[in-house]
Amino acid sequence: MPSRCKSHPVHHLPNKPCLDFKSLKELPDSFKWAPLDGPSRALELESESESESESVPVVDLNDPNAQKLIGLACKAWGVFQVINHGVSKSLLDKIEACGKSLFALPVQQKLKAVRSADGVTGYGPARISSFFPKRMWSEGFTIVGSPLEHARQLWPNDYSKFCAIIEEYQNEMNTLAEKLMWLILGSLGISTRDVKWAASPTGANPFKGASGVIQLNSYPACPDPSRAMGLAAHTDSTLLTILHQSSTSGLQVFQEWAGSWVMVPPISGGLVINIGDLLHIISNGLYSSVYHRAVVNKTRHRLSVAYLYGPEPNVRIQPLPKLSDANRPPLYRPVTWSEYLGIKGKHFDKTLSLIRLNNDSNEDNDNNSTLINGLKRGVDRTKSIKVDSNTKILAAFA
Ligand SMILES: O=C(O)CCC(=O)C(=O)O
Ligand SMILES: [Fe+2]
Repeated sequence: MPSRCKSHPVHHLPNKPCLDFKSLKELPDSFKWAPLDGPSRALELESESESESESVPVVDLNDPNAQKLIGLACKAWGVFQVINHGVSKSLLDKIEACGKSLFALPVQQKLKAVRSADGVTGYGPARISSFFPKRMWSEGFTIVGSPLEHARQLWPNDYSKFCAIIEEYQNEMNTLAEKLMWLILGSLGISTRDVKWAASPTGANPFKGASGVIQLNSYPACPDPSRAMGLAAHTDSTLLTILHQSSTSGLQVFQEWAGSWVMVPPISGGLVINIGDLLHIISNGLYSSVYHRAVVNKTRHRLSVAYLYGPEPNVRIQPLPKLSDANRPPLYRPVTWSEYLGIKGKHFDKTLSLIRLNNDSNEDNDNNSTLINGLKRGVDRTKSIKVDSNTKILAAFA
């Protein structure tokens, strides 16, 4: 076991050494989950389709009805894909190539940029993995702000190209995230006037102080995908998440009304948009954050790049007054992003219910979906989630 690995017990629990996935010809017991429910593995043939289930909506941002279509998708799914979003295919290809070259480095090299025990950035297992008894078949790299320090550790002589691409990606994603935020809020009848903390006086930079974290995820080909988990079910602790997935499928979302997992097929040049917990709060539960997970594939490596977008860390997030009234009182108390992440780090799936205001009439109004509310209402999704007995519903920390 490499010595750096031993010194980071939080991310590499006892008897869980850092590893080279390629060297494993069989799935070790520590990676064996209960057989997955739903489409349990990425499709071996990309041409196959899950013809029986409905599919996640795809919205063309050039469509004059885009705002309305986004509203319908948010209400029904909490997730949609976008095309014609303004981010070039060549930039998506470049970030994917960056991710591939990073994860293809020898383990010893990647460990030079390992995430520290109390840190956020760098290389390591899925950020939620320390809360599960079983290990996930994935590795990740988290970037907050400049990646310079870690990039130097990974490629001492050749880090500037990586940094330039990351910077370009951050800028483009931020612009798209702002645009999506106003489209999503617009679909609820909310304008810049209604979100004072986000709108700057000039209107030039809506979502003042908002920023994003880049999460690169790598899912190596796996000897037994039916028993492995790439990334366990969770909701994101964000306003929204923009996900680029490579051409190999693996992302699944939980479809509440059907009580089943649905694969989100990669669209060349398309991006997946997830509603996160903070948008769930400010929409007063009208748009639910979506449970999602990643499954793995027997023959193909999969890569995804998540842009986890959140507000200025100390701004008060609360149900927008326009979306609350006597019939629909505010469902959640005010919370900052920092505070929310702190609670989620301790209480995981219970976070939304912990900040929920105690008001009986709220129960029927909430279009959500925490595991707890689902259990109370007997919503099928929880039954389906529970089938996978090793799965806890956890947050991805942004
Ligand atoms: O790889 C994926 O498809 C999902 C990634 C994800 O959910 C995350 O990074 O939060
Ligand atoms: Fe996620």
